Amino acid sequence: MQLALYRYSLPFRQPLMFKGQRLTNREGLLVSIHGQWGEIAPLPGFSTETLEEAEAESLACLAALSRGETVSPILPSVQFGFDCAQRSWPSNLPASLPPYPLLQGAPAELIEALGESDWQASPPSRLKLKVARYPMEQELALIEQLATRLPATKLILDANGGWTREEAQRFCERLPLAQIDYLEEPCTAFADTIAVAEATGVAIALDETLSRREEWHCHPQLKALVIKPTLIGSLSACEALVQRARASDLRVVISSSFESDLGLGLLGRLASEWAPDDPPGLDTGHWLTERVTTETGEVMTENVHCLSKMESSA
Ligand SMILES: O=C(O)CCC(=O)C1=CC=C[C@@H](O)[C@@H]1C(=O)O
Ligand SMILES: [Mg+2]
Repeated sequence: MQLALYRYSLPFRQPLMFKGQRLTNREGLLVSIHGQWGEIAPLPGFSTETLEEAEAESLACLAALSRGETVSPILPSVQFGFDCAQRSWPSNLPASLPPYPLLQGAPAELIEALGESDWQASPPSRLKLKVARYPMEQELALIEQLATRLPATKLILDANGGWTREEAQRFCERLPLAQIDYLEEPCTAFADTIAVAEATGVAIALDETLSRREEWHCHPQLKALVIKPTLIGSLSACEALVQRARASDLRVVISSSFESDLGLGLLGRLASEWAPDDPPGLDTGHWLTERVTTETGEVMTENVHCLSKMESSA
């Protein structure tokens, strides 16, 4: 039985910013355990581990598996990859719902693109927009355009903790609240996020709070948990969050960390299992110009670089 680790580097369609870091390529690892795949791709700016650290731990884990040992990786991205590659996946999962579209870019360019899109003819039920990146007036003008031109579409906003409590409050006071599905992480501290929700009436979702494993509690304006398995790590930790969400009547949105098409496929399967009724946050693949798998799901070994191949005695 074979164990293998591959590395990929896929160009972004245009450079993307991740918490102040400009990336031109998405780099990550693919692990294969007895023919089953997992993806290990720490996201700069969001993951606490580097790709080099993830690679070193992955190689050590594969060596342990080849000796017939069981492994318990520590780094979240490695936990996710090894868990996926060793999981007993349900065989009859339905396809996940199509992801809601993710808008990213300068407000003026997005307003222009909106005029050219066919969304007015067939509006998406939800649409996500990054905020707290450009001047507030420009972002509010874009939201007003979206709300007016797509009245049947609910908007998901994501501030990535980029505002102070006061800034978030000023922004949220001017939102067309009836059209806002929820706002992800307006402030870094959970207490500030809840204070903004209470002062303005905006509905909230948690994302980074979950991957940083910070304390949080339920609140009437907390609507959803955005679960990013690559950042949270083990599938059992993700499942515990899904259970907590179900018990508290919160929606679950399975979201990507800009993985390759292989990782997005795995996340789609988890989304159909854990959140069958909520469109997932997996509309990130179109930012990549290349794939690691064929349309039928085979890994294209010419698009990845083999780091290690081992035989397992088990
Ligand atoms: O959640 C989604 O709809 C797509 C993924 C996404 O928005 C993100 C992925 C990774 C980092 C950020 O850029 C962003 C987020 O914070 O949610
Ligand atoms: Mg987010």
